[in-house]
Formats: sequence, C-alpha cells, structure tokens
Amino acid sequence: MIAFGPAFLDRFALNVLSRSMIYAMLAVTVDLLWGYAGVLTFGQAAFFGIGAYATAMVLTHLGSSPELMLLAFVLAILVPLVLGVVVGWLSFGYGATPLYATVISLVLPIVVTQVAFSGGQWTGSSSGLVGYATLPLSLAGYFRLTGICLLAVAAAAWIFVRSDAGKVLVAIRDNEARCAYLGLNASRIKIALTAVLAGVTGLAGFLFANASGVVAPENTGFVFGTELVIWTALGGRGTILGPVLGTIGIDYLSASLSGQLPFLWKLIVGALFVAMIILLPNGLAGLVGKILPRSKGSRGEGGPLRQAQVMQAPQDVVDKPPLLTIHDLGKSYGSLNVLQGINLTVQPGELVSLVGPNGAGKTTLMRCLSDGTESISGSVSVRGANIAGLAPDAIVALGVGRKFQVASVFDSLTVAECLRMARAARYRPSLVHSSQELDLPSAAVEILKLTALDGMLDRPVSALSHGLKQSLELTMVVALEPQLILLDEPTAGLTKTERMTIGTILKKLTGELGLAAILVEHDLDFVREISSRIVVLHQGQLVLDGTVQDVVNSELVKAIYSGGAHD
Ligand SMILES: Nc1ncnc2c1ncn2[C@@H]1O[C@H](COP(=O)(O)OP(=O)(O)OP(=O)(O)O)[C@@H](O)[C@H]1O
Repeated sequence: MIAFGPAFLDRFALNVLSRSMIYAMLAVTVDLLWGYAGVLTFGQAAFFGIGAYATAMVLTHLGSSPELMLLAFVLAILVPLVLGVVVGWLSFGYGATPLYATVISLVLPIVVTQVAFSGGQWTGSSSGLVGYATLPLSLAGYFRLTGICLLAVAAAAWIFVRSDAGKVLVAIRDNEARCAYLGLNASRIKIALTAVLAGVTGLAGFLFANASGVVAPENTGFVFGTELVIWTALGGRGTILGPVLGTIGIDYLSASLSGQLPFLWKLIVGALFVAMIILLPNGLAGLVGKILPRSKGSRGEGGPLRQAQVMQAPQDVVDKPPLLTIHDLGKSYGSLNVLQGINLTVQPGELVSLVGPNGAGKTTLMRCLSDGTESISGSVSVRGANIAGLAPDAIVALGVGRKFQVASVFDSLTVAECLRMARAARYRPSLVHSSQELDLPSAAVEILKLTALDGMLDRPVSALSHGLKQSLELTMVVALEPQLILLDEPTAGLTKTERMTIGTILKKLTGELGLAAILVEHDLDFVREISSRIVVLHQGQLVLDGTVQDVVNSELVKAIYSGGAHD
C-alpha cells in the first residue's frame, strides 16, 4: 500500500492519508502509555505541537539549508524529549499520586497552546506559521515517507511490547505496588517511557510541519489530545494494530464526510462512535482478532525451567549484625498510637510468628519493615543498614521480600511471566527479546514443584485458583533471593493441604536454607507447628517474645485472645 498507493490514490486521499499516518504514530504512543502502562494521557498533542513548532520556527526564522533542516529535525525530537523528562518527573516522581499524571497531561496542551498564541511573530500567534520551505518531496514522496515512519514506529512498538521490558509495563499497569516489592522502580520506568515517547511524538511533529507546510495552535491543543485518546480507544487499546486502524480509519472518514456532507458528518461520526463502543468494546482490533485465527505462541511461553542459582544459607553469622533490628519503633495515625516501643531482633534461620488479635498492629508493623518512607519513631535496620527514607524497591535490594495478605500477582501475565518479573530487578529485561527460559533459584523451583505450578507456566494468572495465586506470590518473593521474608497471613483462605504445603516450604526455607521469616498468622495451630519463636502484639505493644512453649503456656496470651487483657 505504501509503495503502490500513489499509483491509484487521488491527491485528496494522498494528502489526508499522509496526515492520518502521522496521527497514527501519535496514537501508538498514547497506546503504549495508556493501553500498556495504564497511564491515561491527553498530553501527546503538546509534545507533537512542540516538535512541529520547533521545525517550523527553525525553517521560518533561520532558513532551510540541509544543515538547518537537520537542526530542525534534532530539535523537534530533543525539545519534547527533555520536556518529557520534566513532565514525567512531575507526574511520577516522589510523592506523586496516580491523579497527577492525568491532570498534568490535561494542563500541558492548554499551556503549550497559550504559549503558541502569545508567541507573537516567533510562533505566528493565532495564524500559526506558514509559507516556510519544507523538505523537497512530492505528495507521493510525503505519503511514502510518513508510511515508512509509521511502519517503523509501529514495528518498534510491536517488538517492544512483546519483549521482556514490554511485559514490565503490563506488570506496572496491573499492580504497581507488587512491582515496587519486586525491587522495580516503576516511577523511573514511567519517566523514561514518557520522555522517549515524547521524542517519538516530536518526530511526528517534524513530519507534520513538513508535509502540511503549516503549524497552528490547534495542533498542540487539548481537543486534539482528546481525539488521540478516542481514536486509540476505538481502535482497541492494548494492541498496536488497533490505534493505527482506529486513527487512519476515523481521520480519513471524517475528512471525506466533512467534504461531502458538511452539516451531517459530525453527527454521523458521533453515531459511529456510540455504535462501536456498544458493539465493539475492544475496538477495531477486537474485530480483527475475532476474524483472524490467533497465532500460536502469541503469549510468552514458559520455556524450560532452569535452576540458576542454589540459595545458600548465610554464613559467618557470628560477627555480623542481626538480619533485622527494630529499636523502639513507634507509629501513629494522628492521635492513634498504633505501635509503641517495639524492640525486636531477628537472626538468619529464624521463623518468627507475629500473632495478636485484630487491630493489634501486625500489618502496620510489616509495612514499617518494608517501606522506609513510612513516618515512624525509632529505627529499623536490615543487616546493619537503617532503612529510613528508603522506598520498597530499595529495601528489596537490601534482601527483604514481602508477601501480602491478599495474593498480589499480575493477572494479565502468565505464571512464567510473573516469575520473570521477580528476576527483572536483578537481570535487566531486554527491550527487544522475549525470554523463553526461566532462571530461578533452586528454592523457588522447589516451591513450583511442590505446588504443581511447574506444570502451569504458560497458564494466565487470572485462571489460577486463590491457593495457587498465594503460592505463586510466595514463589515470586523467594525468586528475589531475599534473606528475610515478611509474610502477611499466607494461609488465609487456603485448604488444609495447601496450608501444609506452605508450612513445609517455610520450614525448608528457614531451617535448611537459612533464610529468616516473619509470619503474621491467625491460625495458632499452624503457628505452633512451624515457628521457631513467637512474638505477641497487643494494642500496638510487644507483650511477649518467646518459644512456642512459652507462648502456649502463657496466661497473658490466653487472656488477650479471650478479650480479657486491656490496659
Ligand atoms: N492508614 C491508616 N490510617 C489510620 N488508621 C490505620 C491505618 N492503617 C491501620 N490503621 C489502624 O491501625 C490499627 C492496626 O491496624 P493493623 O491493620 O496493623 O492491625 P492488624 O493487627 O494487622 O489487624 P488484622 O489482624 O485485622 O489484619 C487499627 O486500629 C487500624 O484501624
């Protein structure tokens, strides 16, 4: 089509399709951010406009020699890319909430449009810039150039989303908290993605400024940013083909109808939008997917399971600081003191159960041990390093793995892909290749075998039972090769057999492999069976720290559990 289109398409079609293909490049970037990484953005129009204005301003005010054309090309990519870093940092940097990104992406096109309006002769104000010399190409030449660029962008995006790094985006979309507790810095990844895609958008701006010969404030605006989101949604987000089909189809249809039916076209396009949303909720790509048979191996395959490393028991314990030291820890929410004066040390090989009635502060304590940004009094040290101020991913790097109460996995991925995610912080995922092998430490492989998950590596996680999801999350935590594992009610909702399996795994990890574990658990029979030590928390205070026998025979514990012990 790109090669032979100019032979049978008229001038109108060549013109409109060249523009549509440039817009389709933008829609692909919207889709990578929204469909894959879960970041809804209206801001791509702003980066596009900046790329187009940078080109038009160089060609208008400086000239159009080959060197200046090259300068325009470089600036069209570089300026949006640098702004992308700033926007990414504001959207996803420290302390940003999920709302920040969308609000900033709404404000950005409005600000850029106002700058274009108020730029006087530099930006051409409301008339924009026109009449500058462009690349010496015919209409057919521009059609081919934009087609090749769209193909290149779509192919690069397609390779990227199938690669290991592309799966990281899906993991972030599914469960950003789990990513952090697998040692991945989701903020940094999203900032990098925003910046690179801003650069790609700037490239589209360069093409547009040359192909159209005019750049105006509407090209940077919020309305255009919204149209890109709609085209992406109608095409089918979370696919690469969808946004390309949606954008080219709808933009071309709109251009044709606006000429032939000047008063009715908007109504017709609006009705089509509604019909497609009702009839094709997965967009045009969903329709294509239904018609074409799904190719085998389109999902990541489990591949051969390999035992990459053998987890070694930590040695030379004697001269080293304890694995975990909690000193006079306190935590309050407003006037509510949830934890007070907690002192605890944990050595390698210990399986410490943390018990106490509902609301005693057990989950809060686990959070304080795994997230150094929680405001606390006192201190928490892992292997002698104070964790104050460290985000969860940095604490994972110190050797702490955390399993949540409700299984925290990635529902859009397969079992194997989830496990690869647990290795992603250790081995940088490829931007191009999709691994077919699974390198796991021997302890993780053993859990897979014990739970029969080793036979389900290609299965989508969404199809797993509750118990298997719990086991998968535990395997992911063990795959981090931690020295200390924090487990919040790992047996909640499991059958007796599943509980026994988890108990066997925990005993092996601590007793044979020398890891330490802190386990929050309500099932006291389970606790009694597997613990090397039990710690009792009551009303935010540590009231007992002893052996299983000490706790079983304690009158205080009986009183606490019968509701009789109060301050
Ligand atoms: N973000 C928060 N803001 C205010 N109060 C909170 C917050 N998180 C926990 N709390 C309070 O802190 C206390 C301890 O809660 P926490 O969840 O740590 O208890 P728990 O021992 O884990 O209970 P359970 O066994 O029911 O899970 C409760 O009174 C709870 O309401």
